[in-house]
Amino acid sequence: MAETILELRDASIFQKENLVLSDVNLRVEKGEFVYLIGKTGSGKSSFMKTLYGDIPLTDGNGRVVDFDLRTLKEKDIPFLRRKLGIVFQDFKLLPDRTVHANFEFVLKATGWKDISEINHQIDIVLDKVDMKTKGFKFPHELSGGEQQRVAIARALLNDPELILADEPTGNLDPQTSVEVMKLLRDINANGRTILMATHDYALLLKFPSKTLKCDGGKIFEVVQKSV
Ligand SMILES: Nc1ncnc2c1ncn2[C@@H]1O[C@H](COP(=O)(O)OP(=O)(O)OP(=O)(O)O)[C@@H](O)[C@H]1O
Repeated sequence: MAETILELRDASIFQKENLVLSDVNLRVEKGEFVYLIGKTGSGKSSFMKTLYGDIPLTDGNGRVVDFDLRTLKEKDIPFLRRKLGIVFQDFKLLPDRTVHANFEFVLKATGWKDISEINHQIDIVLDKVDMKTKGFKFPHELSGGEQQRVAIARALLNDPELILADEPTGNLDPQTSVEVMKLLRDINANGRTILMATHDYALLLKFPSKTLKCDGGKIFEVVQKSV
């Protein structure tokens, strides 16, 4: 039987006291690649933030990997985030240090101690995104597409069960977007589950997959023809 990675039951998603999405019922199985689409302001980011513990789930039930979102405590959030890889539109690399130092920072913050193991893990993830020779560079010395590949490699550092990508191609040109998308599809083909919020309908058509839509305060699955 398929293993459920993410499940929400009768959940409501809030921004402060404002209800953004209600009656959220969905399940994502291990190995799926799922798009999350919807107009600006429809609640995609709020939904993602609820999944990684940035917005508390106060109404309904939710599980992400092994964590119950409803009973999640502040102290559990770092442990939840270790099981997730999060990729943002604006990369969020620390600008004052090299790619290698960015990764070292993440690994040390998540409990890694042995420096040779740290270096080995950094080599492995940079190799996966074809950036092994660029670890010494500062983020501003890389192109947007390279920065996003690095940010995806960073998301892989702790071998996550689920990758949450919030508009990962939002700042990239169409050709670079396709390259980043191919990389995410490869990572998915290797067994990682991916949930990707996007506005980019061209990518959806080029790489069809299960699609959820936020609209009118609800989330529902759409068949690609009606996207
Ligand atoms: N920090 C905040 N405080 C209060 N309301 C917020 C906050 N962030 C977003 N909202 C509101 O919550 C609703 C959903 O916003 P959200 O950012 O989740 O949408 P989105 O679909 O991700 O949009 P976009 O595609 O523009 O990123 C909007 O009405 C927005 O104004």
